[in-house]
Amino acid sequence: MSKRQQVVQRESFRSMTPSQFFYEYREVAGFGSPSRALYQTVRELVENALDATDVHGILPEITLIIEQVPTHSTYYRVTVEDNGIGIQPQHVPYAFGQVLYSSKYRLRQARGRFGLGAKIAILYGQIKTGEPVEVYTAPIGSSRIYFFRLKIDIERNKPIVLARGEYPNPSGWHGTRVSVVVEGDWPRARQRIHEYIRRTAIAAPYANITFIDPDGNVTVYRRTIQKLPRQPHEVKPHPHGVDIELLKQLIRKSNARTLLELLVESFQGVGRKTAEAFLEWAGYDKDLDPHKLDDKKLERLSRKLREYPRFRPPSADALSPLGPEIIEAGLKTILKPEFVAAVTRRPKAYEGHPFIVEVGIAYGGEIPPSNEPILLRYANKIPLLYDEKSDVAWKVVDPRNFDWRNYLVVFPAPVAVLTHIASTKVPYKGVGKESVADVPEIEHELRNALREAARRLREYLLQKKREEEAKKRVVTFMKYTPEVAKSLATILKDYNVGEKDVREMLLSAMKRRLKIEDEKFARLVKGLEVNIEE
Ligand SMILES: Nc1ncnc2c1ncn2[C@@H]1O[C@H](COP(=O)(O)OP(=O)(O)OP(=O)(O)O)[C@@H](O)[C@H]1O
Repeated sequence: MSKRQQVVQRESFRSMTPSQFFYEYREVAGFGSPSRALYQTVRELVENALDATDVHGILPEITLIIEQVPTHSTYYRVTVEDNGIGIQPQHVPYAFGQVLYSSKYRLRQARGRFGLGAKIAILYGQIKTGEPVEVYTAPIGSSRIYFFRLKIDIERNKPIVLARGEYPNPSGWHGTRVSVVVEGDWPRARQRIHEYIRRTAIAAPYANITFIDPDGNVTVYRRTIQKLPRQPHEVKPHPHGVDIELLKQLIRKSNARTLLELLVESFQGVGRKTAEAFLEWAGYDKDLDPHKLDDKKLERLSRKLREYPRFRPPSADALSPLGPEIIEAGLKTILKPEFVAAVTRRPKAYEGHPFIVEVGIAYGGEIPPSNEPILLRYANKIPLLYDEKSDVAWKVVDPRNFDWRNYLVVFPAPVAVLTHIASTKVPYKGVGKESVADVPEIEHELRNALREAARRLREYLLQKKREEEAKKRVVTFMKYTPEVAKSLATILKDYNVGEKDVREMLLSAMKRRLKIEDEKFARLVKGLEVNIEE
């Protein structure tokens, strides 16, 4: 053996903090290019602003300003202000300066989930432009407004507070104003960002949203409905969603001395009776001390919990669907269609996670005809713009999979479909939250919701067709009426019947025959040049 071969090959190892990881792989969070990064920054800040308002029962007032930094043509300051619940000052440095720090790691529907978004925008801004984030915030009822200027210590994943301040708050303002400077490409991101805000407004017609862009355009989406989606409430985990780690955490947190107590205390929808029935079914002693279970036993317990078929379905209390009224209002206001219908399905679950699917259809009016449906995808009220074709919602509405002709829609057609998946765990394909995986339960619900909404569209189109036919008949009738009336009046002149009388007789005969009441008749002849009174 040569001396060379004898040398032991040593790999060198090191660990990474979450901020180092996202510094190196920022594209997985949607920060791959300047145009995408600008779009993603807007998204993360606007979604936080909405989470701080509607989730807490506040009608949102959101202002987004994107300005070009005068000294650098590719640097943009993105500022988002909301009238939300604000942030307690002691949490601000971590909320904006420590990757994986969040108030949303709980079983309650929110747009945010990972504890990443704002931080990746700040981190991206800091490494590209060197600028820190600036935050002004006032929690509800606070007599002070708090100010922070900070950066992220990427190696240690810790905030570096550069400045902080406090100001009196005489007007009682509450909310947050966040401002970051990022490298961006406005000309390339322009269309997407405007579209993102427009779609946000569709799903939030209860919000006032003002957007001032770098070209100086001011776009205002005014609130058209005062109703907020129902507020989500935090719930305990469902037994079908457990694994060994979750069981360990629940046991660690609990003072329960028996398995029976643990189940009743830690899981949703499990009372004493259900817990006893489960323990008997799974062959456990109900007095077993859960703290004594080793990994092997926990593996069996978690499996049995997932398999037991008689637990109540997961609670939908944690969910906040939009509801048909809000969906219809949003579609009507922004798309200005001639017809809308929206469906909110009953709650269902996959792997112990509750979800609700909603579908809205808008047709005609100002919607331009296209060869396939215009798809507006939402997950937990977030508009999803990228990766449409790999999303489960596209799979469902795709004319190759859904027979639109059954519903009287023949492409090219002016039809838009809104899909919304509300869940405590949306199965996103990545942390950039752009597309949803095809979980069979979700796909099934989407298809049923689409069918239900499309049936309503079919009824409308049928009715419209009938009216068009009736209108054609009325037009033909009206065309010949004057001439016929004139001839008949000549024949009937000895009976003192004038032309106008004959016209009225003919008209009421036609209405009877075609079964058209006065109101409908007025609608049919509206805009026609014929006038029966002439
Ligand atoms: N405008 C705001 N108003 C109130 N709290 C906010 C606001 N912006 C951020 N926060 C707080 O900061 C935390 C971190 O925000 P961040 O965007 O980093 O992650 P997230 O929203 O929790 O999750 P995700 O990465 O999925 O967006 C939030 O959980 C929230 O508590």
